[in-house]
Amino acid sequence: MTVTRGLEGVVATTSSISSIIDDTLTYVGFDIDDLADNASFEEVIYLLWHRTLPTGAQLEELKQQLASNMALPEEVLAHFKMYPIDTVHPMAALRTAVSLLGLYDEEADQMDEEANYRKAIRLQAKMPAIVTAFARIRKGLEPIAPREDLNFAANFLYMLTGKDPEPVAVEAMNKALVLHADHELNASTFTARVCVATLSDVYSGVTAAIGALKGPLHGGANEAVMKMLKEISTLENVEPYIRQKLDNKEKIMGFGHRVYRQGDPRAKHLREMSAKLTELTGEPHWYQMSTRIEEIVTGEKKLPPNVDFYSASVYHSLGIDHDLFTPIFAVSRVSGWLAHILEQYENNRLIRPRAEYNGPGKQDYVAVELRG
Ligand SMILES: CC(=O)SCCNC(=O)CCNC(=O)[C@H](O)C(C)(C)COP(=O)(O)OP(=O)(O)OC[C@H]1O[C@@H](n2cnc3c(N)ncnc32)[C@H](O)[C@@H]1OP(=O)(O)O
Ligand SMILES: O=C([O-])CC(=O)C(=O)O
Repeated sequence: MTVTRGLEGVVATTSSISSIIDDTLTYVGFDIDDLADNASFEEVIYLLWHRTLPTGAQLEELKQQLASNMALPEEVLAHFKMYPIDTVHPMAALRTAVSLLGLYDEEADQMDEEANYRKAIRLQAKMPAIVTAFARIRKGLEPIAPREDLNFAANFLYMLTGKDPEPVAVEAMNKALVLHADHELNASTFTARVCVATLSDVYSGVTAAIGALKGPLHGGANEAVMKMLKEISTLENVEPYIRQKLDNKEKIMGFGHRVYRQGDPRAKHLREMSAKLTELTGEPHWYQMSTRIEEIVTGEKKLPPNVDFYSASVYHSLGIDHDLFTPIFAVSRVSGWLAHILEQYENNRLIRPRAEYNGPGKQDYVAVELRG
Protein backbone atom coordinates (compact mmCIF):
# COMPACT_ATOMS: atom_id res chain seq x y z
CA MET A 1 0.00 0.00 0.00
CA THR A 2 1.20 3.52 -0.73
CA VAL A 3 0.22 5.94 2.02
CA THR A 4 -0.44 9.54 0.92
CA ARG A 5 -0.48 11.52 4.17
CA GLY A 6 -3.21 14.13 4.20
CA LEU A 7 -4.37 12.75 0.81
CA GLU A 8 -2.08 15.38 -0.80
CA GLY A 9 -2.48 15.38 -4.58
CA VAL A 10 -5.06 12.58 -4.50
CA VAL A 11 -7.92 13.17 -6.95
CA ALA A 12 -10.99 11.77 -5.19
CA THR A 13 -13.84 12.86 -7.45
CA THR A 14 -14.80 14.76 -10.56
CA SER A 15 -16.77 17.98 -10.06
CA SER A 16 -18.17 20.70 -12.30
CA ILE A 17 -18.48 23.29 -9.52
CA SER A 18 -15.10 24.98 -9.05
CA SER A 19 -11.54 24.42 -10.18
CA ILE A 20 -8.03 25.40 -9.13
CA ILE A 21 -5.63 25.10 -12.03
CA ASP A 22 -2.20 26.77 -12.01
CA ASP A 23 -3.21 28.93 -9.05
CA THR A 24 -6.31 30.22 -10.86
CA LEU A 25 -9.65 29.72 -9.15
CA THR A 26 -12.84 29.52 -11.18
CA TYR A 27 -16.46 28.84 -10.26
CA VAL A 28 -18.04 26.94 -13.18
CA GLY A 29 -15.42 28.46 -15.48
CA PHE A 30 -15.84 32.07 -14.27
CA ASP A 31 -12.62 33.58 -12.94
CA ILE A 32 -12.86 34.49 -9.26
CA ASP A 33 -11.50 38.00 -10.06
CA ASP A 34 -14.37 38.60 -12.46
CA LEU A 35 -16.95 37.35 -9.94
CA ALA A 36 -15.41 39.26 -7.02
CA ASP A 37 -15.57 42.52 -8.97
CA ASN A 38 -19.01 42.07 -10.51
CA ALA A 39 -21.26 39.40 -9.02
CA SER A 40 -23.75 39.44 -6.18
CA PHE A 41 -23.53 36.56 -3.70
CA GLU A 42 -27.02 35.44 -4.75
CA GLU A 43 -25.81 35.13 -8.36
CA VAL A 44 -22.91 33.01 -7.16
CA ILE A 45 -25.23 30.73 -5.18
CA TYR A 46 -27.30 30.23 -8.32
CA LEU A 47 -24.17 29.61 -10.38
CA LEU A 48 -22.85 26.96 -7.99
CA TRP A 49 -26.20 25.17 -7.76
CA HIS A 50 -27.21 25.36 -11.43
CA ARG A 51 -23.82 25.72 -13.22
CA THR A 52 -25.08 28.78 -15.10
CA LEU A 53 -25.57 32.43 -14.19
CA PRO A 54 -29.24 33.28 -13.55
CA THR A 55 -31.42 35.39 -15.81
CA GLY A 56 -32.95 38.44 -14.11
CA ALA A 57 -36.15 36.50 -13.39
CA GLN A 58 -34.28 33.48 -11.99
CA LEU A 59 -32.22 35.75 -9.77
CA GLU A 60 -35.30 37.51 -8.44
CA GLU A 61 -36.93 34.16 -7.72
CA LEU A 62 -33.88 32.92 -5.79
CA LYS A 63 -33.63 36.19 -3.83
CA GLN A 64 -37.27 35.93 -2.92
CA GLN A 65 -36.89 32.28 -1.89
CA LEU A 66 -33.90 33.11 0.30
CA ALA A 67 -35.48 36.18 1.89
CA SER A 68 -38.69 34.34 2.70
CA ASN A 69 -36.88 31.37 4.28
CA MET A 70 -34.50 33.28 6.56
CA ALA A 71 -36.53 33.34 9.75
CA LEU A 72 -35.65 30.67 12.32
CA PRO A 73 -38.07 28.34 14.11
CA GLU A 74 -38.84 29.57 17.65
CA GLU A 75 -37.45 26.26 18.97
CA VAL A 76 -33.97 27.10 17.65
CA LEU A 77 -34.04 30.58 19.21
CA ALA A 78 -35.23 29.10 22.50
CA HIS A 79 -32.39 26.57 22.35
CA PHE A 80 -29.78 29.36 22.07
CA LYS A 81 -31.06 30.79 25.33
CA MET A 82 -30.16 27.51 27.06
CA TYR A 83 -26.50 27.46 25.97
CA PRO A 84 -23.71 28.26 28.44
CA ILE A 85 -23.13 31.45 26.46
CA ASP A 86 -19.92 32.49 28.20
CA THR A 87 -18.07 29.45 26.91
CA VAL A 88 -19.84 28.40 23.70
CA HIS A 89 -17.95 29.29 20.53
CA PRO A 90 -20.31 30.57 17.81
CA MET A 91 -19.04 27.83 15.46
CA ALA A 92 -20.15 25.23 18.00
CA ALA A 93 -23.50 27.01 18.30
CA LEU A 94 -23.83 27.06 14.50
CA ARG A 95 -22.95 23.36 14.21
CA THR A 96 -25.55 22.47 16.84
CA ALA A 97 -28.20 24.80 15.40
CA VAL A 98 -27.89 23.33 11.90
CA SER A 99 -28.28 19.85 13.34
CA LEU A 100 -31.26 21.07 15.36
CA LEU A 101 -32.87 22.66 12.29
CA GLY A 102 -32.96 19.20 10.77
CA LEU A 103 -35.28 18.09 13.58
CA TYR A 104 -37.82 20.74 12.58
CA ASP A 105 -37.67 20.09 8.84
CA GLU A 106 -40.32 17.57 7.87
CA GLU A 107 -38.41 16.86 4.66
CA ALA A 108 -35.09 16.25 6.44
CA ASP A 109 -34.90 12.59 5.41
CA GLN A 110 -36.69 12.92 2.08
CA MET A 111 -34.02 12.17 -0.52
CA ASP A 112 -35.54 13.12 -3.90
CA GLU A 113 -33.83 15.88 -5.91
CA GLU A 114 -36.59 18.47 -5.44
CA ALA A 115 -36.76 17.98 -1.68
CA ASN A 116 -32.97 18.23 -1.43
CA TYR A 117 -33.02 21.49 -3.42
CA ARG A 118 -35.72 22.93 -1.15
CA LYS A 119 -33.59 22.03 1.88
CA ALA A 120 -30.60 23.72 0.25
CA ILE A 121 -32.59 26.96 -0.06
CA ARG A 122 -33.80 26.74 3.54
CA LEU A 123 -30.33 26.05 4.94
CA GLN A 124 -28.59 28.73 2.89
CA ALA A 125 -31.24 31.23 3.96
CA LYS A 126 -31.12 30.36 7.65
CA MET A 127 -27.34 30.37 8.16
CA PRO A 128 -27.03 34.18 8.55
CA ALA A 129 -30.05 34.20 10.85
CA ILE A 130 -28.43 31.57 13.08
CA VAL A 131 -25.10 33.39 13.31
CA THR A 132 -26.62 36.80 13.97
CA ALA A 133 -29.31 35.56 16.38
CA PHE A 134 -26.73 33.73 18.49
CA ALA A 135 -24.42 36.76 18.40
CA ARG A 136 -27.22 38.94 19.81
CA ILE A 137 -28.73 36.48 22.28
CA ARG A 138 -25.36 35.97 23.98
CA LYS A 139 -25.23 39.73 24.59
CA GLY A 140 -28.71 39.74 26.07
CA LEU A 141 -30.21 41.31 22.92
CA GLU A 142 -33.27 40.10 21.02
CA PRO A 143 -32.70 38.57 17.56
CA ILE A 144 -33.70 40.78 14.65
CA ALA A 145 -36.01 39.45 11.94
CA PRO A 146 -34.65 39.57 8.36
CA ARG A 147 -35.99 42.15 5.90
CA GLU A 148 -37.24 40.94 2.53
CA ASP A 149 -36.14 44.20 0.84
CA LEU A 150 -32.44 43.70 1.64
CA ASN A 151 -29.98 41.54 -0.25
CA PHE A 152 -28.18 38.64 1.43
CA ALA A 153 -25.07 40.60 2.47
CA ALA A 154 -27.09 43.56 3.75
CA ASN A 155 -29.47 41.30 5.64
CA PHE A 156 -26.55 39.69 7.47
CA LEU A 157 -25.29 43.08 8.66
CA TYR A 158 -28.80 44.31 9.45
CA MET A 159 -29.68 41.22 11.52
CA LEU A 160 -26.39 41.60 13.40
CA THR A 161 -26.77 45.27 14.32
CA GLY A 162 -30.40 46.24 13.75
CA LYS A 163 -29.19 49.23 11.73
CA ASP A 164 -29.34 49.92 8.00
CA PRO A 165 -25.82 49.00 6.89
CA GLU A 166 -23.62 51.50 5.02
CA PRO A 167 -23.28 50.76 1.27
CA VAL A 168 -19.50 50.36 1.68
CA ALA A 169 -20.06 47.68 4.33
CA VAL A 170 -22.61 45.84 2.17
CA GLU A 171 -20.22 45.92 -0.79
CA ALA A 172 -17.39 44.49 1.33
CA MET A 173 -19.58 41.80 2.85
CA ASN A 174 -20.92 40.80 -0.57
CA LYS A 175 -17.39 40.51 -1.97
CA ALA A 176 -16.22 38.46 1.01
CA LEU A 177 -19.20 36.11 0.58
CA VAL A 178 -18.43 35.71 -3.15
CA LEU A 179 -14.75 34.99 -2.46
CA HIS A 180 -15.43 32.30 0.17
CA ALA A 181 -18.29 30.48 -1.59
CA ASP A 182 -16.52 27.43 -2.97
CA HIS A 183 -13.07 25.94 -3.23
CA GLU A 184 -12.95 22.57 -4.90
CA LEU A 185 -12.27 19.68 -2.51
CA ASN A 186 -11.13 21.57 0.60
CA ALA A 187 -11.37 19.75 3.95
CA SER A 188 -14.89 20.84 4.91
CA THR A 189 -16.35 20.18 1.45
CA PHE A 190 -14.69 16.78 1.39
CA THR A 191 -16.18 16.11 4.83
CA ALA A 192 -19.64 17.00 3.55
CA ARG A 193 -19.22 14.71 0.56
CA VAL A 194 -17.94 11.80 2.67
CA CYS A 195 -20.92 12.19 4.98
CA VAL A 196 -23.64 12.28 2.32
CA ALA A 197 -21.95 9.58 0.24
CA THR A 198 -23.35 7.14 2.82
CA LEU A 199 -26.73 8.52 1.63
CA SER A 200 -27.08 10.44 4.86
CA ASP A 201 -29.14 13.65 4.73
CA VAL A 202 -28.28 17.27 3.82
CA TYR A 203 -28.38 18.49 7.46
CA SER A 204 -25.89 15.80 8.50
CA GLY A 205 -23.58 16.76 5.61
CA VAL A 206 -23.60 20.46 6.51
CA THR A 207 -23.26 19.78 10.25
CA ALA A 208 -20.18 17.65 9.56
CA ALA A 209 -18.73 20.31 7.25
CA ILE A 210 -19.13 23.04 9.89
CA GLY A 211 -17.16 20.87 12.28
CA ALA A 212 -14.33 20.58 9.76
CA LEU A 213 -14.31 24.29 8.92
CA LYS A 214 -14.00 25.22 12.60
CA GLY A 215 -10.38 24.07 12.95
CA PRO A 216 -7.57 26.67 12.78
CA LEU A 217 -5.81 24.90 9.91
CA HIS A 218 -8.93 25.60 7.81
CA GLY A 219 -11.64 28.26 8.34
CA GLY A 220 -10.70 28.88 11.96
CA ALA A 221 -7.52 30.59 10.77
CA ASN A 222 -9.28 33.95 10.21
CA GLU A 223 -10.10 34.31 13.91
CA ALA A 224 -6.58 33.16 14.80
CA VAL A 225 -5.10 35.87 12.53
CA MET A 226 -6.99 38.58 14.43
CA LYS A 227 -5.82 37.11 17.74
CA MET A 228 -2.25 37.32 16.45
CA LEU A 229 -2.70 40.93 15.25
CA LYS A 230 -4.04 41.91 18.67
CA GLU A 231 -1.15 40.17 20.42
CA ILE A 232 1.37 41.98 18.20
CA SER A 233 -0.53 45.25 18.72
CA THR A 234 2.06 47.66 17.22
CA LEU A 235 3.89 47.93 13.93
CA GLU A 236 7.28 47.90 15.73
CA ASN A 237 6.39 44.63 17.40
CA VAL A 238 5.68 42.79 14.13
CA GLU A 239 9.25 41.89 13.28
CA PRO A 240 10.37 40.43 16.65
CA TYR A 241 7.05 38.62 17.11
CA ILE A 242 7.02 36.96 13.69
CA ARG A 243 10.74 36.14 13.70
CA GLN A 244 10.41 34.47 17.09
CA LYS A 245 7.48 32.36 15.86
CA LEU A 246 9.42 31.32 12.78
CA ASP A 247 12.52 30.50 14.88
CA ASN A 248 10.30 28.34 17.11
CA LYS A 249 8.94 26.60 13.98
CA GLU A 250 5.44 27.82 14.80
CA LYS A 251 2.94 28.38 12.02
CA ILE A 252 1.87 31.89 11.12
CA MET A 253 -1.90 31.81 10.75
CA GLY A 254 -3.28 32.91 7.38
CA PHE A 255 -0.22 31.77 5.39
CA GLY A 256 0.42 28.69 3.29
CA HIS A 257 -1.92 26.49 1.34
CA ARG A 258 -2.15 22.86 0.32
CA VAL A 259 -2.89 23.62 -3.34
CA TYR A 260 -1.70 27.16 -4.20
CA ARG A 261 2.01 27.54 -4.70
CA GLN A 262 2.45 31.11 -5.99
CA GLY A 263 -0.44 32.58 -4.03
CA ASP A 264 -4.15 32.51 -3.27
CA PRO A 265 -5.97 34.64 -5.89
CA ARG A 266 -8.59 35.65 -3.31
CA ALA A 267 -6.08 37.28 -0.98
CA LYS A 268 -5.45 40.37 -3.14
CA HIS A 269 -9.14 41.30 -3.07
CA LEU A 270 -9.21 41.05 0.70
CA ARG A 271 -5.94 42.99 0.93
CA GLU A 272 -7.47 45.82 -1.09
CA MET A 273 -10.60 45.82 1.08
CA SER A 274 -8.48 45.79 4.22
CA ALA A 275 -6.53 48.86 3.02
CA LYS A 276 -9.73 50.75 2.25
CA LEU A 277 -11.77 49.77 5.31
CA THR A 278 -9.02 50.21 7.92
CA GLU A 279 -8.43 53.70 6.50
CA LEU A 280 -12.16 54.49 6.71
CA THR A 281 -12.38 53.33 10.33
CA GLY A 282 -9.27 55.29 11.31
CA GLU A 283 -7.38 52.12 12.20
CA PRO A 284 -4.84 51.77 9.37
CA HIS A 285 -2.40 50.03 11.73
CA TRP A 286 -4.20 46.70 11.24
CA TYR A 287 -3.48 46.87 7.53
CA GLN A 288 0.06 48.18 8.03
CA MET A 289 0.85 45.37 10.47
CA SER A 290 -0.65 42.83 8.10
CA THR A 291 1.40 43.96 5.10
CA ARG A 292 4.57 43.93 7.25
CA ILE A 293 3.79 40.37 8.36
CA GLU A 294 3.28 39.42 4.73
CA GLU A 295 6.67 40.91 3.76
CA ILE A 296 8.46 38.92 6.45
CA VAL A 297 6.68 35.59 5.92
CA THR A 298 6.92 35.66 2.14
CA GLY A 299 10.56 36.79 2.40
CA GLU A 300 11.60 34.17 4.95
CA LYS A 301 9.38 31.21 4.10
CA LYS A 302 8.18 31.92 0.54
CA LEU A 303 4.66 31.37 1.88
CA PRO A 304 2.01 33.75 0.49
CA PRO A 305 -1.11 34.77 2.46
CA ASN A 306 -4.28 32.75 1.98
CA VAL A 307 -7.93 33.87 2.01
CA ASP A 308 -8.00 33.95 5.82
CA PHE A 309 -5.21 36.47 6.34
CA TYR A 310 -6.67 39.80 5.21
CA SER A 311 -10.26 38.74 5.86
CA ALA A 312 -9.45 39.20 9.56
CA SER A 313 -8.81 42.96 9.32
CA VAL A 314 -11.72 43.32 6.86
CA TYR A 315 -14.27 41.78 9.26
CA HIS A 316 -12.76 43.65 12.21
CA SER A 317 -13.23 46.91 10.30
CA LEU A 318 -16.89 46.03 9.76
CA GLY A 319 -17.25 45.97 13.55
CA ILE A 320 -17.79 42.22 13.71
CA ASP A 321 -16.87 40.24 16.86
CA HIS A 322 -13.74 38.22 16.18
CA ASP A 323 -15.26 34.85 17.02
CA LEU A 324 -17.89 35.42 14.32
CA PHE A 325 -15.27 35.48 11.54
CA THR A 326 -15.35 31.71 10.96
CA PRO A 327 -19.16 31.52 11.16
CA ILE A 328 -19.26 34.17 8.39
CA PHE A 329 -17.01 31.90 6.34
CA ALA A 330 -19.62 29.14 6.89
CA VAL A 331 -22.49 31.46 5.88
CA SER A 332 -20.77 31.77 2.50
CA ARG A 333 -19.25 28.30 2.15
CA VAL A 334 -22.55 26.55 2.83
CA SER A 335 -23.40 27.50 -0.77
CA GLY A 336 -20.46 25.41 -1.96
CA TRP A 337 -21.13 22.58 0.50
CA LEU A 338 -24.71 22.37 -0.74
CA ALA A 339 -23.63 22.37 -4.39
CA HIS A 340 -21.21 19.53 -3.65
CA ILE A 341 -23.78 17.59 -1.61
CA LEU A 342 -26.29 17.78 -4.48
CA GLU A 343 -23.57 16.80 -6.96
CA GLN A 344 -22.55 13.86 -4.78
CA TYR A 345 -26.14 12.56 -4.67
CA GLU A 346 -26.38 12.81 -8.47
CA ASN A 347 -23.67 10.22 -9.04
CA ASN A 348 -23.01 8.67 -5.67
CA ARG A 349 -20.47 6.13 -4.58
CA LEU A 350 -19.49 5.44 -0.96
CA ILE A 351 -16.19 7.17 -0.07
CA ARG A 352 -14.09 4.71 1.84
CA PRO A 353 -10.28 4.83 1.55
CA ARG A 354 -7.90 2.37 3.24
CA ALA A 355 -5.43 2.67 6.12
CA GLU A 356 -2.12 0.85 6.28
CA TYR A 357 -2.13 -0.92 9.63
CA ASN A 358 0.94 -0.20 11.79
CA GLY A 359 -0.20 -1.53 15.20
CA PRO A 360 0.97 -4.70 17.01
CA GLY A 361 1.04 -8.08 15.24
CA LYS A 362 -1.28 -10.99 16.03
CA GLN A 363 -2.14 -11.31 19.74
CA ASP A 364 -4.14 -13.87 21.76
CA TYR A 365 -7.02 -12.78 23.96
CA VAL A 366 -6.33 -13.05 27.73
CA ALA A 367 -9.25 -13.05 30.20
CA VAL A 368 -9.38 -9.86 32.30
CA GLU A 369 -8.67 -11.64 35.62
CA LEU A 370 -5.46 -13.11 34.17
CA ARG A 371 -4.08 -9.77 32.89
CA GLY A 372 -1.12 -8.35 34.87
C1 LIG B 1 -9.53 28.55 4.03
C2 LIG B 1 -8.37 27.78 4.35
O1 LIG B 1 -8.48 26.70 4.84
S1 LIG B 1 -6.85 28.39 3.91
C3 LIG B 1 -5.73 27.70 5.11
C4 LIG B 1 -5.96 28.30 6.46
N1 LIG B 1 -5.00 27.79 7.44
C5 LIG B 1 -3.98 28.53 7.89
O2 LIG B 1 -3.78 29.67 7.50
C6 LIG B 1 -3.13 27.87 8.93
C7 LIG B 1 -1.65 28.04 8.64
N2 LIG B 1 -1.25 27.25 7.48
C8 LIG B 1 -1.04 25.91 7.59
O3 LIG B 1 -1.11 25.32 8.65
C9 LIG B 1 -0.69 25.14 6.31
O4 LIG B 1 -0.05 25.98 5.38
C10 LIG B 1 -1.93 24.50 5.67
C11 LIG B 1 -2.69 23.66 6.72
C12 LIG B 1 -2.85 25.55 5.12
C13 LIG B 1 -1.49 23.59 4.52
O5 LIG B 1 -0.84 22.52 5.12
P1 LIG B 1 0.04 21.43 4.34
O6 LIG B 1 -0.20 21.46 2.90
O7 LIG B 1 -0.19 20.15 5.05
O8 LIG B 1 1.50 21.95 4.58
P2 LIG B 1 2.40 21.63 5.85
O9 LIG B 1 1.68 22.00 7.12
O10 LIG B 1 2.87 20.22 5.73
O11 LIG B 1 3.56 22.64 5.60
C14 LIG B 1 4.67 22.43 4.70
C15 LIG B 1 5.86 23.19 5.23
O12 LIG B 1 5.58 24.59 5.24
C16 LIG B 1 5.57 25.10 6.58
N3 LIG B 1 4.39 25.94 6.73
C17 LIG B 1 3.18 25.76 6.16
N4 LIG B 1 2.34 26.73 6.54
C18 LIG B 1 3.05 27.53 7.36
C19 LIG B 1 2.72 28.69 8.08
N5 LIG B 1 1.49 29.21 8.02
N6 LIG B 1 3.67 29.27 8.83
C20 LIG B 1 4.92 28.76 8.89
N7 LIG B 1 5.29 27.64 8.24
C21 LIG B 1 4.36 27.04 7.50
C22 LIG B 1 5.43 23.87 7.48
O13 LIG B 1 5.96 24.10 8.75
C23 LIG B 1 6.19 22.84 6.68
O14 LIG B 1 7.57 23.09 6.87
P3 LIG B 1 8.62 21.86 6.94
O15 LIG B 1 8.51 21.19 5.61
O16 LIG B 1 9.90 22.55 7.19
O17 LIG B 1 8.14 21.01 8.06
O1 LIG C 1 -8.88 24.63 -0.31
C1 LIG C 1 -8.41 24.53 0.83
O2 LIG C 1 -7.67 23.60 1.21
C2 LIG C 1 -8.70 25.56 1.84
C3 LIG C 1 -9.25 26.82 1.26
O3 LIG C 1 -8.54 27.67 0.80
C4 LIG C 1 -10.69 26.98 1.24
O4 LIG C 1 -11.42 26.07 1.66
O5 LIG C 1 -11.17 28.05 0.82
